Amino acid sequence: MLKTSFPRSEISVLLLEGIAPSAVDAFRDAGYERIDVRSGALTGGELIEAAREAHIIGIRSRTHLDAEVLKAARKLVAIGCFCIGTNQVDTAFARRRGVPVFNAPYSNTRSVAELVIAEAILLLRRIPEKHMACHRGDWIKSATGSHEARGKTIGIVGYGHIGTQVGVLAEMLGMRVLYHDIESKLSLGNVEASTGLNELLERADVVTLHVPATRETEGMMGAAEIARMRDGAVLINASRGNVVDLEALREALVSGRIAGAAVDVFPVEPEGNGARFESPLVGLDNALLTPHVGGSTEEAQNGIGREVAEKLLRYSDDGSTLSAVDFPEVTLPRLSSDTRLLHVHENRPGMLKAINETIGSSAANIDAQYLRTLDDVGYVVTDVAVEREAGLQLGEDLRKLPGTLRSRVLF
Ligand SMILES: NC(=O)C1=CN([C@@H]2O[C@H](COP(=O)(O)OP(=O)(O)OC[C@H]3O[C@@H](n4cnc5c(N)ncnc54)[C@H](O)[C@@H]3O)[C@@H](O)[C@H]2O)C=CC1
Ligand SMILES: O=C(O)CCC(=O)C(=O)O
Repeated sequence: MLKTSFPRSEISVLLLEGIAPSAVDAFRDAGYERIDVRSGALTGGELIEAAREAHIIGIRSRTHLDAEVLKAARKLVAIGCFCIGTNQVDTAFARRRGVPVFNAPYSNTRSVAELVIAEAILLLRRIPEKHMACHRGDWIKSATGSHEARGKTIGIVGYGHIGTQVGVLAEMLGMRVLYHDIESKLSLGNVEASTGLNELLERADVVTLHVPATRETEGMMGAAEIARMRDGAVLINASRGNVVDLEALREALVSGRIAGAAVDVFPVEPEGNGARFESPLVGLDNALLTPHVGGSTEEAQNGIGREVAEKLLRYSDDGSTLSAVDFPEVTLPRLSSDTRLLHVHENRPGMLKAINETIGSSAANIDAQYLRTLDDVGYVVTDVAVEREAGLQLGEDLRKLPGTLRSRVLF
Protein backbone atom coordinates (compact mmCIF):
# COMPACT_ATOMS: atom_id res chain seq x y z
CA MET A 1 0.00 0.00 0.00
CA LEU A 2 1.30 3.48 -0.81
CA LYS A 3 1.83 5.66 2.23
CA THR A 4 -0.02 8.96 2.40
CA SER A 5 2.28 10.68 4.88
CA PHE A 6 6.03 10.67 5.51
CA PRO A 7 8.42 12.36 7.90
CA ARG A 8 10.88 14.53 5.99
CA SER A 9 13.74 12.24 6.93
CA GLU A 10 12.08 9.43 4.93
CA ILE A 11 11.43 11.40 1.76
CA SER A 12 13.77 10.31 -1.05
CA VAL A 13 15.03 13.10 -3.26
CA LEU A 14 16.84 12.16 -6.48
CA LEU A 15 18.76 15.03 -8.11
CA LEU A 16 20.28 14.30 -11.54
CA GLU A 17 22.42 16.17 -14.07
CA GLY A 18 24.65 18.10 -11.67
CA ILE A 19 21.96 20.24 -10.10
CA ALA A 20 23.53 23.12 -8.13
CA PRO A 21 24.52 22.58 -4.47
CA SER A 22 22.13 25.40 -3.52
CA ALA A 23 19.29 22.90 -4.13
CA VAL A 24 20.88 20.27 -1.89
CA ASP A 25 21.40 22.91 0.83
CA ALA A 26 17.74 23.95 0.62
CA PHE A 27 16.56 20.34 1.11
CA ARG A 28 19.06 19.70 3.94
CA ASP A 29 18.14 22.95 5.71
CA ALA A 30 14.49 21.88 5.56
CA GLY A 31 15.27 18.57 7.30
CA TYR A 32 15.46 16.26 4.28
CA GLU A 33 18.15 13.61 4.69
CA ARG A 34 17.74 11.12 1.85
CA ILE A 35 19.19 13.12 -1.03
CA ASP A 36 20.80 11.21 -3.90
CA VAL A 37 22.81 13.61 -6.05
CA ARG A 38 24.19 12.44 -9.41
CA SER A 39 26.22 14.38 -11.93
CA GLY A 40 24.83 12.86 -15.15
CA ALA A 41 21.47 12.10 -16.71
CA LEU A 42 19.91 8.62 -16.50
CA THR A 43 18.14 6.70 -19.24
CA GLY A 44 16.32 3.42 -19.84
CA GLY A 45 16.29 0.76 -17.13
CA GLU A 46 18.65 2.73 -14.89
CA LEU A 47 16.30 5.71 -14.85
CA ILE A 48 13.27 3.51 -14.21
CA GLU A 49 15.03 1.79 -11.29
CA ALA A 50 16.06 5.09 -9.73
CA ALA A 51 12.64 6.67 -10.31
CA ARG A 52 10.84 3.73 -8.66
CA GLU A 53 12.12 4.69 -5.21
CA ALA A 54 12.04 8.48 -5.49
CA HIS A 55 9.44 10.78 -3.93
CA ILE A 56 10.94 13.84 -5.57
CA ILE A 57 12.96 13.86 -8.80
CA GLY A 58 15.01 16.83 -9.96
CA ILE A 59 16.32 16.97 -13.54
CA ARG A 60 17.62 19.43 -16.13
CA SER A 61 17.10 19.15 -19.87
CA ARG A 62 18.64 15.75 -20.65
CA THR A 63 16.59 13.32 -18.57
CA HIS A 64 13.36 12.27 -20.24
CA LEU A 65 10.51 11.54 -17.87
CA ASP A 66 8.05 9.93 -20.23
CA ALA A 67 4.91 7.89 -19.53
CA GLU A 68 6.88 4.66 -19.09
CA VAL A 69 9.17 6.16 -16.44
CA LEU A 70 6.29 7.96 -14.70
CA LYS A 71 4.24 4.76 -14.53
CA ALA A 72 7.12 3.02 -12.77
CA ALA A 73 7.60 5.95 -10.37
CA ARG A 74 4.76 4.92 -8.08
CA LYS A 75 6.00 6.83 -5.04
CA LEU A 76 6.63 10.01 -6.95
CA VAL A 77 5.13 13.14 -5.36
CA ALA A 78 6.66 15.93 -7.45
CA ILE A 79 9.10 16.68 -10.27
CA GLY A 80 11.48 19.63 -10.44
CA CYS A 81 12.92 20.76 -13.77
CA PHE A 82 15.95 22.81 -12.75
CA CYS A 83 15.72 24.79 -16.00
CA ILE A 84 13.15 26.64 -18.11
CA GLY A 85 12.09 24.02 -20.65
CA THR A 86 9.76 21.23 -19.52
CA ASN A 87 9.44 19.45 -22.88
CA GLN A 88 11.58 16.58 -21.51
CA VAL A 89 8.70 15.65 -19.17
CA ASP A 90 5.31 14.31 -20.22
CA THR A 91 3.60 16.95 -18.08
CA ALA A 92 0.06 15.92 -19.10
CA PHE A 93 0.75 12.33 -18.07
CA ALA A 94 2.36 13.50 -14.82
CA ARG A 95 -0.77 15.57 -14.09
CA ARG A 96 -2.97 12.52 -14.67
CA ARG A 97 -0.79 10.66 -12.15
CA GLY A 98 -1.37 13.52 -9.69
CA VAL A 99 2.26 14.65 -9.87
CA PRO A 100 2.97 18.39 -10.30
CA VAL A 101 6.01 19.61 -12.25
CA PHE A 102 7.89 22.75 -11.21
CA ASN A 103 10.51 24.70 -13.16
CA ALA A 104 12.48 27.94 -13.01
CA PRO A 105 10.95 30.19 -15.62
CA TYR A 106 13.41 33.12 -15.31
CA SER A 107 16.56 32.20 -13.42
CA ASN A 108 18.74 31.54 -16.47
CA THR A 109 17.10 34.05 -18.83
CA ARG A 110 19.86 36.64 -18.55
CA SER A 111 22.61 34.04 -19.03
CA VAL A 112 21.09 32.88 -22.33
CA ALA A 113 20.56 36.45 -23.51
CA GLU A 114 24.19 37.40 -22.78
CA LEU A 115 25.51 34.36 -24.66
CA VAL A 116 23.33 35.17 -27.66
CA ILE A 117 24.58 38.75 -27.82
CA ALA A 118 28.18 37.55 -27.55
CA GLU A 119 27.58 35.06 -30.35
CA ALA A 120 25.89 37.69 -32.54
CA ILE A 121 29.02 39.86 -32.26
CA LEU A 122 31.39 36.94 -32.89
CA LEU A 123 29.43 35.76 -35.94
CA LEU A 124 29.12 39.25 -37.43
CA ARG A 125 32.91 39.58 -37.12
CA ARG A 126 33.44 36.07 -38.64
CA ILE A 127 35.46 35.13 -35.56
CA PRO A 128 34.66 31.37 -35.55
CA GLU A 129 36.49 30.87 -38.90
CA LYS A 130 39.42 33.05 -37.83
CA HIS A 131 39.65 31.25 -34.50
CA MET A 132 39.74 27.85 -36.21
CA ALA A 133 42.32 29.08 -38.74
CA CYS A 134 44.64 30.27 -35.97
CA HIS A 135 44.40 26.84 -34.33
CA ARG A 136 45.57 25.33 -37.63
CA GLY A 137 48.47 27.77 -37.81
CA ASP A 138 46.83 29.93 -40.51
CA TRP A 139 46.78 33.72 -40.31
CA ILE A 140 43.71 35.41 -41.89
CA LYS A 141 43.88 39.11 -41.08
CA SER A 142 41.04 40.49 -43.14
CA ALA A 143 38.06 42.82 -42.73
CA THR A 144 36.10 41.27 -45.57
CA GLY A 145 32.67 40.15 -44.41
CA SER A 146 33.30 41.43 -40.85
CA HIS A 147 30.77 43.88 -39.52
CA GLU A 148 29.95 45.90 -36.42
CA ALA A 149 26.74 45.02 -34.64
CA ARG A 150 25.83 48.71 -34.46
CA GLY A 151 23.16 49.56 -37.00
CA LYS A 152 22.49 45.92 -37.94
CA THR A 153 19.09 44.26 -37.53
CA ILE A 154 18.56 41.38 -35.15
CA GLY A 155 15.42 39.32 -35.70
CA ILE A 156 14.13 37.59 -32.58
CA VAL A 157 11.82 34.63 -33.12
CA GLY A 158 9.85 34.12 -29.87
CA TYR A 159 9.64 37.39 -27.94
CA GLY A 160 9.22 35.88 -24.47
CA HIS A 161 11.43 36.13 -21.41
CA ILE A 162 14.69 35.44 -23.23
CA GLY A 163 13.70 37.12 -26.48
CA THR A 164 12.82 40.39 -24.73
CA GLN A 165 16.13 40.38 -22.80
CA VAL A 166 18.03 39.80 -26.04
CA GLY A 167 16.13 42.76 -27.51
CA VAL A 168 17.05 45.04 -24.59
CA LEU A 169 20.76 44.13 -24.79
CA ALA A 170 20.82 44.38 -28.60
CA GLU A 171 19.36 47.90 -28.48
CA MET A 172 22.11 48.87 -26.05
CA LEU A 173 24.59 47.92 -28.79
CA GLY A 174 22.77 50.14 -31.26
CA MET A 175 21.13 47.30 -33.16
CA ARG A 176 17.69 47.52 -34.73
CA VAL A 177 15.41 44.91 -33.20
CA LEU A 178 12.61 43.11 -34.97
CA TYR A 179 10.63 40.24 -33.51
CA HIS A 180 8.09 37.61 -34.45
CA ASP A 181 5.80 35.92 -31.95
CA ILE A 182 2.52 34.06 -32.28
CA GLU A 183 1.13 36.06 -29.34
CA SER A 184 0.61 39.79 -29.35
CA LYS A 185 3.39 41.30 -27.22
CA LEU A 186 4.34 44.59 -25.64
CA SER A 187 7.36 45.84 -27.63
CA LEU A 188 10.06 47.13 -25.28
CA GLY A 189 12.06 50.23 -26.24
CA ASN A 190 12.15 50.83 -29.99
CA VAL A 191 11.66 47.19 -30.86
CA GLU A 192 9.41 46.49 -33.85
CA ALA A 193 7.01 43.59 -34.37
CA SER A 194 7.38 41.99 -37.81
CA THR A 195 4.35 41.09 -39.87
CA GLY A 196 5.40 37.45 -39.70
CA LEU A 197 8.37 35.09 -39.78
CA ASN A 198 9.01 35.72 -43.48
CA GLU A 199 9.43 39.47 -43.08
CA LEU A 200 11.81 38.90 -40.16
CA LEU A 201 13.92 36.43 -42.13
CA GLU A 202 14.12 38.76 -45.11
CA ARG A 203 15.20 41.78 -43.05
CA ALA A 204 17.45 40.44 -40.26
CA ASP A 205 21.24 40.30 -40.32
CA VAL A 206 21.11 38.11 -37.22
CA VAL A 207 18.23 35.66 -36.70
CA THR A 208 17.96 34.27 -33.17
CA LEU A 209 15.47 31.63 -32.04
CA HIS A 210 13.79 31.72 -28.61
CA VAL A 211 10.70 29.57 -28.98
CA PRO A 212 9.74 26.57 -26.84
CA ALA A 213 9.70 23.02 -28.23
CA THR A 214 6.15 22.51 -29.50
CA ARG A 215 4.55 20.74 -32.44
CA GLU A 216 4.48 24.11 -34.27
CA THR A 217 8.13 24.98 -33.65
CA GLU A 218 9.50 21.58 -34.68
CA GLY A 219 11.49 22.18 -37.85
CA MET A 220 10.29 25.79 -38.06
CA MET A 221 13.71 26.76 -39.51
CA GLY A 222 13.84 24.36 -42.46
CA ALA A 223 15.42 24.70 -45.89
CA ALA A 224 12.75 27.13 -47.10
CA GLU A 225 13.10 29.43 -44.10
CA ILE A 226 16.91 29.39 -44.24
CA ALA A 227 16.68 30.21 -47.95
CA ARG A 228 14.66 33.30 -47.05
CA MET A 229 17.45 34.68 -44.84
CA ARG A 230 19.55 37.49 -46.26
CA ASP A 231 22.79 36.57 -48.03
CA GLY A 232 25.55 36.66 -45.44
CA ALA A 233 23.15 36.71 -42.47
CA VAL A 234 23.78 34.56 -39.40
CA LEU A 235 21.56 32.22 -37.39
CA ILE A 236 21.61 31.54 -33.64
CA ASN A 237 19.74 28.70 -31.99
CA ALA A 238 19.76 28.48 -28.20
CA SER A 239 16.15 27.27 -27.94
CA ARG A 240 15.64 23.58 -28.67
CA GLY A 241 17.48 21.30 -31.09
CA ASN A 242 14.52 20.19 -33.16
CA VAL A 243 13.55 23.76 -34.10
CA VAL A 244 16.22 23.83 -36.86
CA ASP A 245 16.75 21.38 -39.71
CA LEU A 246 20.48 20.78 -39.26
CA GLU A 247 21.02 19.22 -42.69
CA ALA A 248 19.53 22.31 -44.33
CA LEU A 249 21.65 24.53 -42.09
CA ARG A 250 24.76 22.57 -42.95
CA GLU A 251 24.12 23.08 -46.65
CA ALA A 252 23.62 26.82 -46.22
CA LEU A 253 26.83 27.11 -44.17
CA VAL A 254 28.93 25.02 -46.56
CA SER A 255 27.73 26.95 -49.61
CA GLY A 256 28.29 30.24 -47.79
CA ARG A 257 24.68 31.31 -48.45
CA ILE A 258 24.56 32.33 -44.82
CA ALA A 259 27.78 33.44 -43.15
CA GLY A 260 27.64 31.56 -39.90
CA ALA A 261 25.61 29.95 -37.16
CA ALA A 262 25.85 29.52 -33.42
CA VAL A 263 24.08 26.41 -32.14
CA ASP A 264 23.77 25.51 -28.46
CA VAL A 265 21.03 22.87 -28.63
CA PHE A 266 20.76 19.69 -30.69
CA PRO A 267 18.02 17.19 -31.57
CA VAL A 268 20.03 14.47 -29.81
CA GLU A 269 22.41 15.53 -27.07
CA PRO A 270 24.96 13.34 -25.27
CA GLU A 271 23.81 11.97 -21.94
CA GLY A 272 26.62 13.55 -20.01
CA ASN A 273 30.06 15.03 -20.04
CA GLY A 274 32.50 12.73 -21.77
CA ALA A 275 29.83 11.04 -23.93
CA ARG A 276 30.37 11.42 -27.68
CA PHE A 277 28.81 14.40 -29.45
CA GLU A 278 27.82 14.06 -33.09
CA SER A 279 26.18 16.57 -35.41
CA PRO A 280 26.08 17.41 -39.13
CA LEU A 281 27.66 20.74 -38.16
CA VAL A 282 30.81 19.25 -36.66
CA GLY A 283 33.91 20.33 -38.58
CA LEU A 284 32.41 23.48 -40.14
CA ASP A 285 34.57 26.51 -39.34
CA ASN A 286 31.64 28.91 -39.56
CA ALA A 287 29.55 26.95 -37.04
CA LEU A 288 30.07 28.02 -33.43
CA LEU A 289 28.96 25.00 -31.42
CA THR A 290 28.36 24.92 -27.67
CA PRO A 291 27.21 21.99 -25.48
CA HIS A 292 23.81 23.36 -24.33
CA VAL A 293 25.36 25.88 -21.97
CA GLY A 294 23.04 28.84 -22.61
CA GLY A 295 21.86 28.73 -19.01
CA SER A 296 25.05 27.31 -17.55
CA THR A 297 26.47 30.08 -15.42
CA GLU A 298 27.13 29.85 -11.72
CA GLU A 299 24.72 32.75 -11.15
CA ALA A 300 21.90 31.05 -13.06
CA GLN A 301 22.48 27.57 -11.62
CA ASN A 302 22.60 28.76 -8.00
CA GLY A 303 19.42 30.76 -8.53
CA ILE A 304 17.67 27.84 -10.23
CA GLY A 305 18.79 25.43 -7.50
CA ARG A 306 17.22 27.57 -4.80
CA GLU A 307 14.09 28.50 -6.78
CA VAL A 308 13.05 25.01 -7.84
CA ALA A 309 14.02 23.41 -4.51
CA GLU A 310 11.86 25.98 -2.71
CA LYS A 311 8.89 25.23 -4.96
CA LEU A 312 9.33 21.48 -4.38
CA LEU A 313 9.63 22.04 -0.64
CA ARG A 314 6.50 24.18 -0.52
CA TYR A 315 4.58 21.44 -2.28
CA SER A 316 6.09 18.68 -0.18
CA ASP A 317 5.63 20.52 3.13
CA ASP A 318 2.50 22.63 2.51
CA GLY A 319 0.83 21.30 -0.64
CA SER A 320 1.19 24.61 -2.51
CA THR A 321 1.27 24.21 -6.30
CA LEU A 322 1.82 27.89 -7.12
CA SER A 323 3.54 28.16 -10.54
CA ALA A 324 3.36 24.42 -11.24
CA VAL A 325 3.42 23.61 -14.97
CA ASP A 326 0.19 22.12 -16.41
CA PHE A 327 -1.23 21.41 -12.93
CA PRO A 328 -4.05 23.05 -10.92
CA GLU A 329 -2.42 25.93 -9.03
CA VAL A 330 -3.33 26.37 -5.38
CA THR A 331 -1.59 28.97 -3.20
CA LEU A 332 -1.82 27.98 0.42
CA PRO A 333 -1.08 29.59 3.76
CA ARG A 334 0.97 27.60 6.24
CA LEU A 335 -0.99 24.81 7.94
CA SER A 336 -3.80 26.42 9.96
CA SER A 337 -5.05 23.19 11.57
CA ASP A 338 -3.63 19.98 12.98
CA THR A 339 -3.95 18.21 9.65
CA ARG A 340 -3.98 19.07 5.95
CA LEU A 341 -5.50 16.62 3.46
CA LEU A 342 -4.30 16.86 -0.15
CA HIS A 343 -6.43 15.16 -2.75
CA VAL A 344 -5.68 15.04 -6.48
CA HIS A 345 -8.42 13.45 -8.54
CA GLU A 346 -10.01 13.08 -11.93
CA ASN A 347 -11.97 16.23 -12.70
CA ARG A 348 -15.49 14.84 -12.76
CA PRO A 349 -18.78 15.94 -11.19
CA GLY A 350 -19.36 14.89 -7.59
CA MET A 351 -15.72 14.68 -6.46
CA LEU A 352 -15.91 17.58 -3.99
CA LYS A 353 -19.15 16.19 -2.57
CA ALA A 354 -17.56 12.76 -2.14
CA ILE A 355 -14.48 14.26 -0.45
CA ASN A 356 -16.59 16.30 1.95
CA GLU A 357 -18.89 13.40 2.75
CA THR A 358 -15.84 11.28 3.59
CA ILE A 359 -14.42 13.99 5.83
CA GLY A 360 -17.88 14.70 7.31
CA SER A 361 -18.47 11.07 8.20
CA SER A 362 -15.42 11.22 10.49
CA ALA A 363 -16.98 14.17 12.32
CA ALA A 364 -13.83 16.20 11.57
CA ASN A 365 -14.38 19.94 11.41
CA ILE A 366 -13.19 21.62 8.20
CA ASP A 367 -11.19 24.79 8.97
CA ALA A 368 -10.35 25.75 5.38
CA GLN A 369 -10.71 24.32 1.92
CA TYR A 370 -9.14 25.17 -1.45
CA LEU A 371 -10.06 23.81 -4.87
CA ARG A 372 -8.63 24.21 -8.36
CA THR A 373 -9.13 22.20 -11.51
CA LEU A 374 -7.17 22.08 -14.75
CA ASP A 375 -8.42 20.10 -17.71
CA ASP A 376 -8.82 16.51 -16.56
CA VAL A 377 -7.53 16.95 -13.00
CA GLY A 378 -8.80 18.56 -9.79
CA TYR A 379 -6.89 19.38 -6.62
CA VAL A 380 -8.59 19.88 -3.26
CA VAL A 381 -6.78 20.86 -0.09
CA THR A 382 -8.64 20.65 3.21
CA ASP A 383 -7.44 21.74 6.63
CA VAL A 384 -9.14 19.75 9.37
CA ALA A 385 -8.95 19.84 13.15
CA VAL A 386 -8.13 16.21 13.89
CA GLU A 387 -5.25 14.44 15.55
CA ARG A 388 -2.61 12.41 13.72
CA GLU A 389 -4.24 8.96 13.77
CA ALA A 390 -7.62 10.27 12.63
CA GLY A 391 -5.87 12.34 9.94
CA LEU A 392 -4.03 9.28 8.60
CA GLN A 393 -7.30 7.34 8.53
CA LEU A 394 -8.94 10.17 6.58
CA GLY A 395 -6.05 10.18 4.10
CA GLU A 396 -6.56 6.46 3.61
CA ASP A 397 -10.34 6.83 3.20
CA LEU A 398 -9.83 9.59 0.63
CA ARG A 399 -7.31 7.47 -1.24
CA LYS A 400 -9.99 4.82 -1.75
CA LEU A 401 -12.49 7.22 -3.34
CA PRO A 402 -13.10 6.32 -7.01
CA GLY A 403 -11.31 8.84 -9.26
CA THR A 404 -8.49 9.48 -6.76
CA LEU A 405 -5.06 10.04 -8.31
CA ARG A 406 -3.10 10.96 -5.16
CA SER A 407 -3.93 11.43 -1.51
CA ARG A 408 -1.46 12.90 0.96
CA VAL A 409 -1.69 13.98 4.58
CA LEU A 410 0.42 16.75 6.14
CA PHE A 411 0.74 17.48 9.85
N1 LIG B 1 20.06 26.98 -24.37
C1 LIG B 1 19.68 26.96 -23.13
O1 LIG B 1 20.46 26.61 -22.24
C2 LIG B 1 18.32 27.38 -22.77
C3 LIG B 1 17.28 27.21 -23.66
N2 LIG B 1 16.02 27.62 -23.32
C4 LIG B 1 14.95 27.44 -24.30
O2 LIG B 1 14.46 28.72 -24.66
C5 LIG B 1 13.06 28.65 -24.78
C6 LIG B 1 12.46 30.01 -24.59
O3 LIG B 1 12.60 30.43 -23.26
P1 LIG B 1 11.76 31.66 -22.67
O4 LIG B 1 12.01 32.89 -23.46
O5 LIG B 1 12.01 31.70 -21.23
O6 LIG B 1 10.28 31.17 -22.95
P2 LIG B 1 8.96 32.04 -23.01
O7 LIG B 1 7.85 31.09 -22.86
O8 LIG B 1 9.06 33.20 -22.09
O9 LIG B 1 8.98 32.63 -24.50
C7 LIG B 1 8.73 31.85 -25.63
C8 LIG B 1 8.04 32.75 -26.64
O10 LIG B 1 7.89 32.04 -27.86
C9 LIG B 1 6.62 32.33 -28.40
N3 LIG B 1 6.24 31.29 -29.33
C10 LIG B 1 5.75 30.05 -29.06
N4 LIG B 1 5.53 29.38 -30.21
C11 LIG B 1 5.91 30.20 -31.21
C12 LIG B 1 5.91 30.07 -32.63
N5 LIG B 1 5.47 28.96 -33.22
N6 LIG B 1 6.34 31.12 -33.34
C13 LIG B 1 6.76 32.28 -32.77
N7 LIG B 1 6.76 32.45 -31.42
C14 LIG B 1 6.35 31.42 -30.66
C15 LIG B 1 5.73 32.42 -27.18
O11 LIG B 1 4.53 33.12 -27.46
C16 LIG B 1 6.64 33.16 -26.21
O12 LIG B 1 6.50 34.56 -26.30
C17 LIG B 1 12.67 27.63 -23.71
O13 LIG B 1 11.43 27.02 -24.00
C18 LIG B 1 13.80 26.64 -23.76
O14 LIG B 1 13.46 25.62 -24.65
C19 LIG B 1 15.79 28.22 -22.13
C20 LIG B 1 16.77 28.40 -21.22
C21 LIG B 1 18.13 27.94 -21.44
O1 LIG C 1 20.84 24.13 -18.14
C1 LIG C 1 20.16 23.17 -18.49
O2 LIG C 1 20.32 22.04 -18.10
C2 LIG C 1 19.01 23.37 -19.47
C3 LIG C 1 18.82 24.77 -19.87
C4 LIG C 1 17.61 24.85 -20.72
O3 LIG C 1 17.63 24.47 -21.85
C5 LIG C 1 16.37 25.34 -20.13
O4 LIG C 1 16.39 25.99 -19.08
O5 LIG C 1 15.31 25.11 -20.75
